[in-house]
Amino acid sequence: MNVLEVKNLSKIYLGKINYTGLENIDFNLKEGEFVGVMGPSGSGKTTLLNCVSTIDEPSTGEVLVNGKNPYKLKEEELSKFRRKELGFVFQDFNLVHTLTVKENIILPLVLDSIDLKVMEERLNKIINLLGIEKILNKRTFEISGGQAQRVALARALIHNPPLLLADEPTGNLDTKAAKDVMKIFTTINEELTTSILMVTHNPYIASFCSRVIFIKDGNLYNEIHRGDNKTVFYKKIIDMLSFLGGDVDDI
Ligand SMILES: Nc1ncnc2c1ncn2[C@@H]1O[C@H](COP(=O)(O)OP(=O)(O)OP(=O)(O)O)[C@@H](O)[C@H]1O
Repeated sequence: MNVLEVKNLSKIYLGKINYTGLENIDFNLKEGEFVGVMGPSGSGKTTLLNCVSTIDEPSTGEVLVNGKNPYKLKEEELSKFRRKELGFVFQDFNLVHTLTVKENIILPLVLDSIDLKVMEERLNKIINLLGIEKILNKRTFEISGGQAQRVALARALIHNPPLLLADEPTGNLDTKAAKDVMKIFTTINEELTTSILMVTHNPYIASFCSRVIFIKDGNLYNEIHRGDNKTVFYKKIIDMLSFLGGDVDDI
């Protein structure tokens, strides 16, 4: 079953001169898949994620999450849809600094007036899975970047959404913390069967995915499947990025 269907999606930014950010993008994400989105800087990766995450409306085409088109929902239904169907994590964690770690994680449940007992059950499940039991009462400035991203993940997953969207989730982390966070992504993908769509510049990070799609100049260019060998997959990703071009820094 497809958790996400992107059909013939285009995004045109209107201005003095209109700019086509994405053109006729078509792809599906099956339940349980972990898909990376890569491409040179300015190719349209964040635009695609924004269209899927309902941050930015497509100019034409459709986005279906579990068969539902969020852009056809009314304001109130859309807020509920975002909370129930989608989880988001970003490069800069987006935690609320006046709240503790625990308060940050349960925030989406508080907004939905969920029963306290259910809240505790869900909290315990997710903190155990992510290994953040010991930092629950800390403030956000008292934890490391890797821990902050785990907290952001816990908050994104507390509703158990079928689809997690991640924009450069390891962009602000050192190599060790980035690797640990990617192992957690793999655990989430396997144990909660959460499907994941993740934008990254980093071929090593992308090698944790089951499939990587490549965008060039707003068009879907190619895709590579991981198969059994992660090292071969990693090399194929690097080859594809070299072929697509862009600055060395992008790769
Ligand atoms: N709000 C906007 N108005 C006009 N043009 C935009 C807007 N947002 C993005 N663009 C343009 O659309 C193109 C794609 O941008 P996008 O941010 O999706 O690229 P990206 O692949 O995520 O880049 P990067 O890897 O550098 O983050 C870029 O040329 C960008 O300048």
